[in-house]
Amino acid sequence: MQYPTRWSMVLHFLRGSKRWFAAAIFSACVVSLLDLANPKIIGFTVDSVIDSGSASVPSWLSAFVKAAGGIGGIRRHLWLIAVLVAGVAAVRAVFRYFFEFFNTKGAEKLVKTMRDDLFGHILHLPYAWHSENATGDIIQRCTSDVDTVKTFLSDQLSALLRTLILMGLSLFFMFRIHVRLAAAAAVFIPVIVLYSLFFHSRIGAAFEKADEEEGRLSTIAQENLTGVRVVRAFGRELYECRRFEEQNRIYTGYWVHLMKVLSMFWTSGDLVSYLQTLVILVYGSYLAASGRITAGELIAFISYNELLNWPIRALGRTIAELSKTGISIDRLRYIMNAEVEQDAPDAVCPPMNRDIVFDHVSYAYENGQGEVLRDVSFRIRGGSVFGILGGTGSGKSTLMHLLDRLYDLPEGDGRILIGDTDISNIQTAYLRQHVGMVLQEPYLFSRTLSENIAITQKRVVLDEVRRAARTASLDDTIEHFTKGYDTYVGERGVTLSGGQKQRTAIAQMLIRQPEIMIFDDSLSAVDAETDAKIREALKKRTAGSTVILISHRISTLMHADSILVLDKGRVAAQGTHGELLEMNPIYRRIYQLQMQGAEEMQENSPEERQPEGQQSGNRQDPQENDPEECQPEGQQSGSRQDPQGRETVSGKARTEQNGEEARR
Ligand SMILES: Nc1ncnc2c1ncn2[C@@H]1O[C@H](COP(=O)(O)OP(=O)(O)OP(=O)(O)O)[C@@H](O)[C@H]1O
Repeated sequence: MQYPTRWSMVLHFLRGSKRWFAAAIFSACVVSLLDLANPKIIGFTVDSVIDSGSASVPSWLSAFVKAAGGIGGIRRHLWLIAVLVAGVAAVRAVFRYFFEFFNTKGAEKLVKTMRDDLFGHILHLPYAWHSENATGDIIQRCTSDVDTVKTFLSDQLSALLRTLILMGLSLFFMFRIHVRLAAAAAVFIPVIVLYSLFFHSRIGAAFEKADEEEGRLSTIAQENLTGVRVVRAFGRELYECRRFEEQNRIYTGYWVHLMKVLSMFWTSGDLVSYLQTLVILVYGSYLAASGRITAGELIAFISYNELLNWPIRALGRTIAELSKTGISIDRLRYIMNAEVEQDAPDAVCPPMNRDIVFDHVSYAYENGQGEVLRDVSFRIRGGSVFGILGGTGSGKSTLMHLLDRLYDLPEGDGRILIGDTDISNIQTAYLRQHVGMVLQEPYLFSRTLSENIAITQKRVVLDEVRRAARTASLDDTIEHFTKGYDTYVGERGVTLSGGQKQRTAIAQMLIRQPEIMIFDDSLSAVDAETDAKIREALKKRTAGSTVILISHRISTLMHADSILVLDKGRVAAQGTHGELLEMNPIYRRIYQLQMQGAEEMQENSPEERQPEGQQSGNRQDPQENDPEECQPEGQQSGSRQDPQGRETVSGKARTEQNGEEARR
């Protein structure tokens, strides 16, 4: 839904709170009418005491005066007037209470609707939108700007109506008392409105800058709080403090500027208002002294002028607040007008255990430095284990983000198919439900371990959680925690190590057993032994699923059915480990470097100094350590089913066979 104007969005937000605000406005009107009654009562009383002949009884008071025995009765029993004034004040207090009650109800309902709408909308915005917008700024819009809009609608809107009523009726009574005196008072109204309008745009511009800078300040605070580990680890406290102080200085500067503009606005308002009171006092006293109005009328007139004065000032305030609110509404409209992810009307839910095809895919991030993927084409067999190897920044994760539709492939830049279906025609929720991704830096919520593992489930079933944790080699670790699966992991999983977080994320994915599982360098933080153990356990749990492994380690990928080598966004080669060793110099070189590195590490380890035959991790070739290596194909435990349900050789076995060929 799009909001072409500010009002269209405000009306949408007001949907649940309109009746509360209507009741509040009604109460405010009653209060205003009662405010206008007292000057009349006091004016009449003064005149009847000083000179009963000049006292004119207001029509709505005539019944009361008659019951009190006429003007003479009022003069003898002045306490009756006191009772009347107290009565009016009591009714006013009741309606004032109603006003506060209804207004607060409306305001709280409004703010709840706004926050719910914003949060729901933000969660449905594309991932690309989130990468382009700073989290701190979004939070600032959802808190500070929401508050500005709420304050305006709850305080200023009812005040505006009250103002108009008070102004209209005050002027009406004032003109009835003395036309010229009333005209002298009214002449100041356009002056105040004009200078308010003059300040309107200036206040708006100053507030916009201050608000933007507040957003930047929030972003710095939010980044530093979430990245506190990095800040500490790199001793960046002082640098970050300076950065915050600098931004705080800029923000304070803009805020001080805004306050200056507002002070000028208020001071000039005060000046005009005092000037008007002075004119009324001088001219009114002259009229009273010359007998053209009575003393009671002068008192009533001055009281009405007070009532008029306040709303005029309030009108100026409302105009000033309007400028700020307009900016805040625009900032919220920026969020609410951003397009949420939407499926094509004919989007489908096809079987997902089919071949995945990248067909001439090219991609450049909107805010990036040119093409990240260039004409990439390859096929991942459904139900197979597929490895992707490539240097940092070669586009491996981008491929997976495109497959999960975190970023959409623009038209004409190739296609990604699952089976025969272009993923742009697959329902997004369905696609993501069936594509599980474990990231290198997984995000955990500040909940318990079991809740994190079962995050995609409606309720936590501990047996399933334990099974997934066992496969991810996490159960032993968890058993050592005092609270076991009920251990609270802190914000972003801060109480866990990198490897523990990665394994929690693996368990998180295993529990829902998606048909396509992506491990994006997700074992980088665990040691080689645990890596091998997890991969072994995963083989059983991932059978039937298409598994995509992304890694810099060839030892992680070498058992895959097929490996893609990506180089600077282009496909450099594809094949099994054996084929690549034989045919691809880049792959061979990486393999040799990694093997050499592993051997050097072993030489430097204390174990290495033992006699050869006693070495526990004696490595000649990674494949030679595997007991499955020499088994005939049909007996290999890692056998899996292809999408059509046929038993196939496990990726690992096939790769090892190819590795064997390569060695030959
Ligand atoms: N959201 C983004 N906006 C702009 N550019 C991006 C974004 N994400 C990644 N890039 C750029 O795209 C390129 C490929 O990034 P990608 O994360 O796909 O590489 P990778 O092969 O997975 O790297 P690594 O192995 O280091 O994780 C990099 O140059 C990176 O700077």
